[in-house]
Amino acid sequence: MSRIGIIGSEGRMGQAIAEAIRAAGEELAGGIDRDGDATTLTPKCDLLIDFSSPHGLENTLDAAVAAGIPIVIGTTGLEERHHWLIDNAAQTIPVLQTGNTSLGVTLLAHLVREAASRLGEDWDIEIVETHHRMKVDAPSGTALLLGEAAAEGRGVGLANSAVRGRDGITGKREAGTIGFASLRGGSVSGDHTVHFLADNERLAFSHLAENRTIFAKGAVKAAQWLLGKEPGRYTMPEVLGL
Ligand SMILES: NC(=O)C1=CN([C@@H]2O[C@H](COP(=O)(O)OP(=O)(O)OC[C@H]3O[C@@H](n4cnc5c(N)ncnc54)[C@H](OP(=O)(O)O)[C@@H]3O)[C@@H](O)[C@H]2O)C=CC1
Ligand SMILES: O=C(O)C1=N[C@H](C(=O)O)C[C@H](O)C1
Repeated sequence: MSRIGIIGSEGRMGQAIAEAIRAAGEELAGGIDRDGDATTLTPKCDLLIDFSSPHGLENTLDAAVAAGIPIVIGTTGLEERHHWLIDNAAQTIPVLQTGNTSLGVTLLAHLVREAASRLGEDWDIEIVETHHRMKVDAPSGTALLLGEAAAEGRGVGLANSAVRGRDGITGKREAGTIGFASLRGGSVSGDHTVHFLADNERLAFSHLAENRTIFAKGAVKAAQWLLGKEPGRYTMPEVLGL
Protein backbone atom coordinates (compact mmCIF):
# COMPACT_ATOMS: atom_id res chain seq x y z
CA MET A 1 0.00 0.00 0.00
CA SER A 2 1.46 3.39 -1.03
CA ARG A 3 0.94 6.64 0.87
CA ILE A 4 -0.38 9.31 -1.47
CA GLY A 5 -0.66 13.03 -0.66
CA ILE A 6 -2.97 15.40 -2.53
CA ILE A 7 -2.19 19.03 -3.44
CA GLY A 8 -5.61 20.68 -3.86
CA SER A 9 -7.26 18.14 -1.59
CA GLU A 10 -10.49 20.05 -0.87
CA GLY A 11 -11.20 20.86 -4.52
CA ARG A 12 -13.56 19.04 -6.89
CA MET A 13 -10.73 16.87 -8.20
CA GLY A 14 -9.00 16.54 -4.83
CA GLN A 15 -12.12 14.96 -3.35
CA ALA A 16 -12.62 12.64 -6.34
CA ILE A 17 -8.95 11.57 -6.13
CA ALA A 18 -9.25 10.83 -2.39
CA GLU A 19 -12.13 8.49 -3.23
CA ALA A 20 -10.14 6.85 -6.04
CA ILE A 21 -7.11 6.36 -3.74
CA ARG A 22 -9.29 4.46 -1.24
CA ALA A 23 -11.00 2.47 -4.01
CA ALA A 24 -7.58 1.43 -5.39
CA GLY A 25 -6.52 0.12 -1.96
CA GLU A 26 -3.86 2.82 -1.47
CA GLU A 27 -3.44 5.04 1.61
CA LEU A 28 -4.52 8.68 1.64
CA ALA A 29 -1.60 10.28 3.51
CA GLY A 30 -3.15 13.75 3.70
CA GLY A 31 -3.56 16.88 1.66
CA ILE A 32 -3.03 20.62 1.46
CA ASP A 33 -4.76 23.54 -0.21
CA ARG A 34 -3.92 27.18 -1.00
CA ASP A 35 -2.55 28.09 2.44
CA GLY A 36 -0.82 24.76 3.01
CA ASP A 37 2.89 23.97 2.94
CA ALA A 38 3.88 20.96 0.85
CA THR A 39 6.95 20.35 3.04
CA THR A 40 4.62 19.41 5.93
CA LEU A 41 2.96 16.80 3.71
CA THR A 42 5.91 15.16 1.94
CA PRO A 43 7.39 13.34 5.00
CA LYS A 44 4.13 11.34 5.24
CA CYS A 45 4.01 10.45 1.52
CA ASP A 46 5.49 8.09 -1.04
CA LEU A 47 4.08 10.23 -3.88
CA LEU A 48 2.14 13.47 -4.52
CA ILE A 49 -0.82 14.09 -6.81
CA ASP A 50 -1.31 17.77 -7.66
CA PHE A 51 -4.65 18.99 -9.03
CA SER A 52 -4.68 22.57 -7.77
CA SER A 53 -3.45 25.80 -9.34
CA PRO A 54 -0.25 26.76 -11.22
CA HIS A 55 0.54 29.35 -8.51
CA GLY A 56 1.75 26.75 -6.01
CA LEU A 57 3.55 24.50 -8.48
CA GLU A 58 7.08 25.78 -7.87
CA ASN A 59 6.87 25.20 -4.09
CA THR A 60 5.25 21.80 -4.60
CA LEU A 61 7.98 20.69 -7.01
CA ASP A 62 10.67 21.96 -4.64
CA ALA A 63 9.10 19.93 -1.79
CA ALA A 64 8.84 16.77 -3.93
CA VAL A 65 12.46 17.12 -5.07
CA ALA A 66 13.69 17.74 -1.51
CA ALA A 67 11.83 14.63 -0.32
CA GLY A 68 12.86 12.61 -3.38
CA ILE A 69 9.28 11.47 -4.13
CA PRO A 70 7.46 11.23 -7.50
CA ILE A 71 4.65 13.57 -8.48
CA VAL A 72 1.64 13.38 -10.82
CA ILE A 73 0.61 16.85 -12.02
CA GLY A 74 -2.91 17.29 -13.43
CA THR A 75 -3.12 21.04 -12.82
CA THR A 76 -3.83 23.01 -16.00
CA GLY A 77 -3.26 26.63 -17.02
CA LEU A 78 0.48 25.95 -17.05
CA GLU A 79 2.79 28.39 -18.83
CA GLU A 80 6.18 27.82 -20.43
CA ARG A 81 8.01 28.60 -17.18
CA HIS A 82 6.00 25.87 -15.38
CA HIS A 83 7.06 23.33 -18.01
CA TRP A 84 10.65 24.45 -17.51
CA LEU A 85 10.28 23.88 -13.73
CA ILE A 86 8.79 20.44 -14.39
CA ASP A 87 11.64 19.50 -16.75
CA ASN A 88 14.10 20.63 -14.10
CA ALA A 89 12.44 18.58 -11.32
CA ALA A 90 12.29 15.56 -13.62
CA GLN A 91 16.09 15.43 -13.57
CA THR A 92 15.83 14.39 -9.91
CA ILE A 93 12.43 12.68 -9.46
CA PRO A 94 9.85 10.88 -11.64
CA VAL A 95 7.21 13.38 -12.86
CA LEU A 96 4.10 12.81 -14.94
CA GLN A 97 2.28 15.93 -16.14
CA THR A 98 -0.83 15.83 -18.31
CA GLY A 99 -3.86 17.98 -19.06
CA ASN A 100 -6.05 14.90 -18.94
CA THR A 101 -5.63 11.60 -17.07
CA SER A 102 -8.53 9.76 -18.73
CA LEU A 103 -8.09 6.73 -20.95
CA GLY A 104 -10.48 8.18 -23.53
CA VAL A 105 -8.60 11.45 -24.04
CA THR A 106 -5.25 9.67 -24.10
CA LEU A 107 -6.50 7.51 -26.96
CA LEU A 108 -8.17 10.51 -28.62
CA ALA A 109 -4.83 12.35 -28.74
CA HIS A 110 -3.33 9.35 -30.52
CA LEU A 111 -6.15 9.33 -33.09
CA VAL A 112 -5.89 13.08 -33.65
CA ARG A 113 -2.11 12.85 -34.23
CA GLU A 114 -2.72 10.08 -36.75
CA ALA A 115 -5.51 11.96 -38.56
CA ALA A 116 -3.46 15.17 -38.71
CA SER A 117 -0.48 13.28 -40.15
CA ARG A 118 -2.61 11.81 -42.95
CA LEU A 119 -4.77 14.82 -43.85
CA GLY A 120 -3.16 17.80 -45.59
CA GLU A 121 -3.36 21.48 -44.74
CA ASP A 122 -6.56 21.76 -46.80
CA TRP A 123 -8.19 20.13 -43.73
CA ASP A 124 -8.58 22.98 -41.24
CA ILE A 125 -8.27 21.95 -37.58
CA GLU A 126 -10.47 23.58 -34.91
CA ILE A 127 -10.70 22.44 -31.29
CA VAL A 128 -13.81 23.23 -29.25
CA GLU A 129 -14.05 22.60 -25.50
CA THR A 130 -16.92 23.03 -23.02
CA HIS A 131 -16.50 23.14 -19.24
CA HIS A 132 -18.41 24.01 -16.07
CA ARG A 133 -18.82 27.62 -15.01
CA MET A 134 -16.16 27.34 -12.25
CA LYS A 135 -13.25 26.60 -14.56
CA VAL A 136 -10.64 29.36 -14.44
CA ASP A 137 -8.32 28.62 -17.39
CA ALA A 138 -8.83 28.58 -21.16
CA PRO A 139 -8.22 26.87 -23.47
CA SER A 140 -8.42 23.76 -21.29
CA GLY A 141 -5.29 21.71 -20.72
CA THR A 142 -6.92 18.94 -22.73
CA ALA A 143 -7.61 21.23 -25.71
CA LEU A 144 -3.94 22.24 -25.69
CA LEU A 145 -2.84 18.61 -25.39
CA LEU A 146 -5.03 17.73 -28.40
CA GLY A 147 -3.64 20.76 -30.25
CA GLU A 148 -0.10 19.53 -29.54
CA ALA A 149 -1.07 16.12 -30.91
CA ALA A 150 -2.50 17.68 -34.10
CA ALA A 151 0.58 19.90 -34.52
CA GLU A 152 2.91 16.92 -34.01
CA GLY A 153 0.95 14.96 -36.62
CA ARG A 154 1.46 17.83 -39.05
CA GLY A 155 5.10 18.17 -38.14
CA VAL A 156 4.73 21.78 -36.94
CA GLY A 157 5.00 23.56 -33.59
CA LEU A 158 1.74 24.48 -31.83
CA ALA A 159 3.15 27.80 -30.59
CA ASN A 160 3.44 29.05 -34.17
CA SER A 161 0.12 27.66 -35.44
CA ALA A 162 -2.36 28.21 -32.58
CA VAL A 163 -5.18 30.75 -32.92
CA ARG A 164 -6.67 31.12 -29.45
CA GLY A 165 -10.08 32.77 -29.72
CA ARG A 166 -11.42 35.11 -32.42
CA ASP A 167 -13.12 38.47 -32.08
CA GLY A 168 -13.86 41.33 -34.46
CA ILE A 169 -12.57 41.59 -38.05
CA THR A 170 -10.26 38.62 -37.94
CA GLY A 171 -9.58 38.30 -41.65
CA LYS A 172 -9.75 34.99 -43.48
CA ARG A 173 -8.64 31.83 -41.80
CA GLU A 174 -4.91 31.31 -42.34
CA ALA A 175 -4.02 27.90 -43.78
CA GLY A 176 -2.26 25.55 -41.39
CA THR A 177 -3.50 27.21 -38.21
CA ILE A 178 -5.08 25.28 -35.34
CA GLY A 179 -8.01 27.15 -33.81
CA PHE A 180 -9.30 26.97 -30.22
CA ALA A 181 -12.72 27.91 -28.87
CA SER A 182 -13.91 27.66 -25.24
CA LEU A 183 -17.45 27.50 -23.86
CA ARG A 184 -18.15 27.87 -20.12
CA GLY A 185 -21.35 27.07 -18.24
CA GLY A 186 -23.33 24.76 -16.03
CA SER A 187 -21.74 21.67 -14.55
CA VAL A 188 -20.11 20.13 -17.66
CA SER A 189 -17.23 17.91 -16.51
CA GLY A 190 -15.31 18.38 -19.77
CA ASP A 191 -16.24 17.97 -23.45
CA HIS A 192 -13.72 18.19 -26.29
CA THR A 193 -14.16 17.97 -30.05
CA VAL A 194 -11.39 18.18 -32.62
CA HIS A 195 -12.88 19.18 -35.98
CA PHE A 196 -11.12 18.49 -39.27
CA LEU A 197 -12.86 20.63 -41.90
CA ALA A 198 -12.27 20.33 -45.64
CA ASP A 199 -14.23 21.38 -48.73
CA ASN A 200 -17.43 19.31 -48.79
CA GLU A 201 -16.55 16.98 -45.90
CA ARG A 202 -15.78 17.10 -42.18
CA LEU A 203 -14.48 14.79 -39.50
CA ALA A 204 -15.12 15.32 -35.78
CA PHE A 205 -13.43 13.44 -32.95
CA SER A 206 -15.11 13.91 -29.56
CA HIS A 207 -14.60 12.94 -25.95
CA LEU A 208 -17.33 13.64 -23.40
CA ALA A 209 -16.52 13.28 -19.69
CA GLU A 210 -19.68 12.32 -17.79
CA ASN A 211 -18.09 12.92 -14.37
CA ARG A 212 -14.70 13.36 -12.66
CA THR A 213 -14.16 9.73 -11.68
CA ILE A 214 -12.42 9.05 -15.00
CA PHE A 215 -9.79 11.72 -14.25
CA ALA A 216 -9.39 10.59 -10.62
CA LYS A 217 -8.99 6.90 -11.52
CA GLY A 218 -6.47 7.81 -14.23
CA ALA A 219 -4.47 9.96 -11.78
CA VAL A 220 -4.24 7.11 -9.26
CA LYS A 221 -3.30 4.65 -12.01
CA ALA A 222 -0.55 7.05 -13.12
CA ALA A 223 0.63 7.34 -9.49
CA GLN A 224 0.85 3.56 -9.08
CA TRP A 225 2.74 3.28 -12.37
CA LEU A 226 5.15 6.12 -11.49
CA LEU A 227 6.27 4.69 -8.13
CA GLY A 228 9.68 3.06 -8.44
CA LYS A 229 10.45 4.65 -11.83
CA GLU A 230 13.77 6.35 -12.56
CA PRO A 231 13.81 10.17 -12.49
CA GLY A 232 12.37 11.57 -15.73
CA ARG A 233 9.30 13.10 -17.33
CA TYR A 234 6.64 10.53 -18.23
CA THR A 235 3.35 10.61 -20.18
CA MET A 236 -0.14 9.08 -19.97
CA PRO A 237 0.32 6.97 -23.15
CA GLU A 238 3.24 5.28 -21.36
CA VAL A 239 1.06 4.58 -18.30
CA LEU A 240 -1.76 3.13 -20.39
CA GLY A 241 0.48 1.31 -22.86
CA LEU A 242 -1.04 3.17 -25.84
N1 LIG B 1 -5.46 16.56 -15.77
C1 LIG B 1 -6.74 16.21 -15.62
O1 LIG B 1 -7.18 15.11 -16.00
C2 LIG B 1 -7.66 17.17 -14.95
C3 LIG B 1 -7.18 18.37 -14.53
N2 LIG B 1 -7.97 19.22 -13.83
C4 LIG B 1 -7.34 20.43 -13.32
O2 LIG B 1 -7.14 20.29 -11.93
C5 LIG B 1 -7.14 21.57 -11.32
C6 LIG B 1 -8.12 21.59 -10.17
O3 LIG B 1 -9.42 21.47 -10.67
P1 LIG B 1 -10.68 21.47 -9.67
O4 LIG B 1 -10.48 20.44 -8.61
O5 LIG B 1 -11.88 21.43 -10.51
O6 LIG B 1 -10.53 22.93 -9.02
P2 LIG B 1 -11.05 23.43 -7.59
O7 LIG B 1 -11.04 24.92 -7.67
O8 LIG B 1 -12.29 22.71 -7.21
O9 LIG B 1 -9.90 22.94 -6.60
C7 LIG B 1 -8.62 23.48 -6.57
C8 LIG B 1 -8.04 23.20 -5.21
O10 LIG B 1 -6.67 23.60 -5.24
C9 LIG B 1 -6.42 24.39 -4.11
N3 LIG B 1 -5.35 25.37 -4.36
C10 LIG B 1 -5.42 26.55 -5.00
N4 LIG B 1 -4.22 27.14 -5.02
C11 LIG B 1 -3.38 26.29 -4.38
C12 LIG B 1 -2.00 26.34 -4.06
N5 LIG B 1 -1.24 27.39 -4.41
N6 LIG B 1 -1.45 25.30 -3.40
C13 LIG B 1 -2.20 24.23 -3.04
N7 LIG B 1 -3.53 24.13 -3.29
C14 LIG B 1 -4.09 25.17 -3.96
C15 LIG B 1 -7.72 25.11 -3.81
O11 LIG B 1 -7.69 25.51 -2.45
P3 LIG B 1 -8.47 26.83 -1.97
O12 LIG B 1 -9.91 26.46 -2.02
O13 LIG B 1 -7.93 27.02 -0.58
O14 LIG B 1 -8.13 27.93 -2.94
C16 LIG B 1 -8.72 24.00 -4.09
O15 LIG B 1 -8.92 23.16 -2.99
C17 LIG B 1 -7.46 22.57 -12.44
O16 LIG B 1 -6.25 23.11 -12.96
C18 LIG B 1 -8.13 21.69 -13.48
O17 LIG B 1 -8.08 22.20 -14.78
C19 LIG B 1 -9.27 18.93 -13.55
C20 LIG B 1 -9.81 17.75 -13.98
C21 LIG B 1 -9.05 16.77 -14.72
O1 LIG C 1 -11.08 22.04 -14.93
C1 LIG C 1 -11.64 20.96 -15.25
O2 LIG C 1 -12.72 20.61 -14.76
C2 LIG C 1 -10.95 20.09 -16.20
N1 LIG C 1 -9.74 20.40 -16.55
C3 LIG C 1 -8.90 19.68 -17.41
C4 LIG C 1 -8.55 20.53 -18.61
O3 LIG C 1 -8.27 21.73 -18.44
O4 LIG C 1 -8.52 20.01 -19.71
C5 LIG C 1 -9.41 18.30 -17.75
C6 LIG C 1 -10.90 18.16 -17.82
O5 LIG C 1 -11.34 18.58 -19.05
C7 LIG C 1 -11.61 18.85 -16.68
